[in-house]
Amino acid sequence: MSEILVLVEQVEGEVKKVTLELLTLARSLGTPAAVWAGPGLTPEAKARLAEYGSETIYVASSSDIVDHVVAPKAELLAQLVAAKSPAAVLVAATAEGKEVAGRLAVKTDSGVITDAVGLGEGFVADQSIFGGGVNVHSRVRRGTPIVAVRPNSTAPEAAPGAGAEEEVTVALSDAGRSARVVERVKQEKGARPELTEAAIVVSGGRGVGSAENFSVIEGLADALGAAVGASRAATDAGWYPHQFQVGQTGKTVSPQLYIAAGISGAIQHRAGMQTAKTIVAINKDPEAPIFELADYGVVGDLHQVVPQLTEEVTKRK
Ligand SMILES: Cc1cc2nc3c(=O)[nH]c(=O)nc-3n(C[C@H](O)[C@H](O)[C@H](O)COP(=O)(O)OP(=O)(O)OC[C@H]3O[C@@H](n4cnc5c(N)ncnc54)[C@H](O)[C@@H]3O)c2cc1C
Repeated sequence: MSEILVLVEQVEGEVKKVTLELLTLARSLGTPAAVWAGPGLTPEAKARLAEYGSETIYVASSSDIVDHVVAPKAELLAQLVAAKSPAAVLVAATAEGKEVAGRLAVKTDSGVITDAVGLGEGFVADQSIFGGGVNVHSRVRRGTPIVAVRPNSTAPEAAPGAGAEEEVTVALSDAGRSARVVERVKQEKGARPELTEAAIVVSGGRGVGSAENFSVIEGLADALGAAVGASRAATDAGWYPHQFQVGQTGKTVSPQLYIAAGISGAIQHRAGMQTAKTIVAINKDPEAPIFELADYGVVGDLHQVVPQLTEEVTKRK
């Protein structure tokens, strides 16, 4: 079966969950080959990539790769596409992943699909567009299919591969060196998972009522090991930081479970969450549009419903 290249997302040598998802997806369509572009491949990362089916791990760790942003990854992948003729290239639909995908498409004269939420036979990708109002199935018809897949689109499943390491030397162009990393500052990380990657997201909206009341949302999120999100009404009111806004002008999330508490379900909010696998809405208005989208709904005051839910979840753990 043809090789499918998967660009690895990693933080300080730790492989991110989205990469394991992409490897699982690649395995269903061909032979997964991981592409590691960063400081030396750690034994733990190598083991993890092999555990999830990487037959080959292409490793590019030169300072050219490590010290320059985005462009070298696209050049590395373009070089591998020319040398290995893979059946497809998969990247995570993160801000960086999508930029790499776009640059790679230009370099290889190929088609690119971004924000896919599924990928099937013949590399037909599923996308949810126009604020989630339309589902599209699309296929690249030119060059090597390049697909940026959203985190949480597939459940990662281990199935060991050979994990054979192969060093790759990249002949980086001058343009590829034009933006250099001058400093790396470690982001303060809370105990909660990153919003766009979390398997469960609990979001609060205007119905939460105040910044202090967001502790109710955080309590449920912590009981479930979830990330916290917020509607724009809540972030604009200053109740929760803007970086946690979900929606058209915020983050796009595609978790296994999305719990919307005190959120009406405006189209701009839906745009950021409606590809979630299961949606639960808690709203005191039975006519709230969010119920049209929800798999499960509770009509009630979130200040009563959410603490009870948190208590029940905690009890059962
Ligand atoms: C260009 C543009 C971009 C936008 N981008 C975004 C975006 O990225 N993300 C986003 O979210 N919005 C975005 N919006 C705003 C969007 O249109 C809505 O105004 C916003 O999503 C409303 O947030 P909300 O549901 O929290 O508030 P509301 O619409 O006011 O809904 C509050 C809900 O809470 C319920 N409620 C009230 N009290 C309780 C209670 N005690 N218990 C249970 N339920 C209760 C109410 O019944 C109501 O349904 C954008 C708008 C525009 C024009």
